[in-house]
Amino acid sequence: MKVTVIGTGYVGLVTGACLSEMGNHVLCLDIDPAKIRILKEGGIPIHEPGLLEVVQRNVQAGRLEFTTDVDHAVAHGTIQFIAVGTPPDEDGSADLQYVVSAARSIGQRMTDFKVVVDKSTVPVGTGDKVKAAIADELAKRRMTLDFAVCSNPEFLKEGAAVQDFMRPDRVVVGAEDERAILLMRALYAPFVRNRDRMMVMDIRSAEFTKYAANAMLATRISFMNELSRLAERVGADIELVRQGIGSDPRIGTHFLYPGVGYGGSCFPKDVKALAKTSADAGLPSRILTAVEAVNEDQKMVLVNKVVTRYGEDLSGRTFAIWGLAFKPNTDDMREAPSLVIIRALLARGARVQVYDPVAIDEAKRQLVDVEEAVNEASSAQAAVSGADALLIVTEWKEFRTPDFEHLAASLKDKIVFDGRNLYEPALIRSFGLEYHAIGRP
Ligand SMILES: NC(=O)c1ccc[n+]([C@@H]2O[C@H](COP(=O)([O-])OP(=O)(O)OC[C@H]3O[C@@H](n4cnc5c(N)ncnc54)[C@H](O)[C@@H]3O)[C@@H](O)[C@H]2O)c1
Ligand SMILES: O=c1ccn([C@@H]2O[C@H](COP(=O)(O)OP(=O)(O)O[C@H]3O[C@H](CO)[C@@H](O)[C@H](O)[C@H]3O)[C@@H](O)[C@H]2O)c(=O)[nH]1
Repeated sequence: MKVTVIGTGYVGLVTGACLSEMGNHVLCLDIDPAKIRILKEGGIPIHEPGLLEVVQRNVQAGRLEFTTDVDHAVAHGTIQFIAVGTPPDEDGSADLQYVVSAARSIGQRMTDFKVVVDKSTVPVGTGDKVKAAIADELAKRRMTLDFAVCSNPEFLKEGAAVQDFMRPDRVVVGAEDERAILLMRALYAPFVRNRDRMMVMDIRSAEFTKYAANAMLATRISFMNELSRLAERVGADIELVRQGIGSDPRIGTHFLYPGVGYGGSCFPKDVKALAKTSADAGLPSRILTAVEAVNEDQKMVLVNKVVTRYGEDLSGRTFAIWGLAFKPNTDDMREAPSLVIIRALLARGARVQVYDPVAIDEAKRQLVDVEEAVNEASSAQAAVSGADALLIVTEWKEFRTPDFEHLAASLKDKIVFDGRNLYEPALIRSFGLEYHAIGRP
């Protein structure tokens, strides 16, 4: 089938690449010429495992193309995906300007039947706004053309995006038009073979499902983070508690890891947006307000431990930081807790030596105003050299089994503050290191 994807970020590029892998002819559009230039030159503008190979294979096969030409993009696909950003507005609601503008571009140019599929995360009722925007543009052109609007929220995780798209737990499609449903079924059939995991529902329920999923996951994380503080207070080990509850299939093991707070481009903004929707509906959510508040506090948990150990004044001290991205296997720094941690240490007079396998360039861009206190290290080992103590912020695999002897020899105070509970306390302490983890004795 001919498919256009509007917006070539994390979601749009993965969607376009994976759809082309199944034989579709996909044209990806972006308004950012720098992104399209990188893609046309054979690269990809983000770090996402496995994505470059899929992109290159399908570009070579002539099934995947990139453009900044809106006319070309709208003319191309019968199915038009909208995968543009929906960043938070000042009041927490999702800013729909990019979605509506993409919808208008389609309405301004279409000459035949289109299925317009919203893949961006959008509040309930956005489908109606997309419909109205297209109808309005057609009316301005004095044209009556048939079109359908669908909601198809995306559930991929960064760092595992290709795998998540190729083998989805479910594909949610909000649609009312029979022809659109048939086309969406055909498009997704290769991804849900053997067990049909496509769920067709009304558009509002599909839009709502996306926020409900992210809010549920964020709630689990904040709940565990809150419990981890209580565990410390009462002398329990949250890691044993996590295993103890996760083994109950009604609870399950996923997303129970305490840490330095959730970050990324989705949970923070989506929890805020759902809270705003709730408040606007006259049903303010006490749970979501608490989820957010606990998360804000949690970003300071490592800094609080540092302050308890060293005092408020950290001048003259240097801390090594392992991991900057909001999670492993990505260079995405959006809402990364590392930024809060680094700024809080610097505000108390410290310097930092930071290492991340892929996110360093993006991190430097975000820390440009404090760059003189931020030293970039070329390896995990180099970061700890000459530092007083180490803070572990992101659980990259290469941090999981470090050379503890080297760590003990490199850190002046031999102290590790672990924001991801990577090590067995007894083991790391046996190397003479002082160890502070989250919710662990
Ligand atoms: N990143 C994720 O893991 C993820 C997962 C699921 C859902 N989502 C949702 O998907 C949406 C996109 O997220 P993302 O992380 O891919 O965003 P992104 O910022 O990485 O990419 C969005 C892209 O859209 C482009 N764009 C904006 N307006 C455009 C227009 N009119 N025409 C063409 N291109 C345009 C931008 O230049 C940008 O490249 C958001 O609503 C997000 O909440 C994201
Ligand atoms: O047990 C856990 C699991 C995650 N996190 C943190 O939660 C954040 C989000 O992690 P993750 O969900 O793995 O990454 P995202 O790429 O943000 O993916 C989420 O957000 C996407 C955008 O909406 C959705 O599509 C995905 O389903 C949803 O998992 C990160 O800061 C993690 O460190 C924890 O602290 N503890």
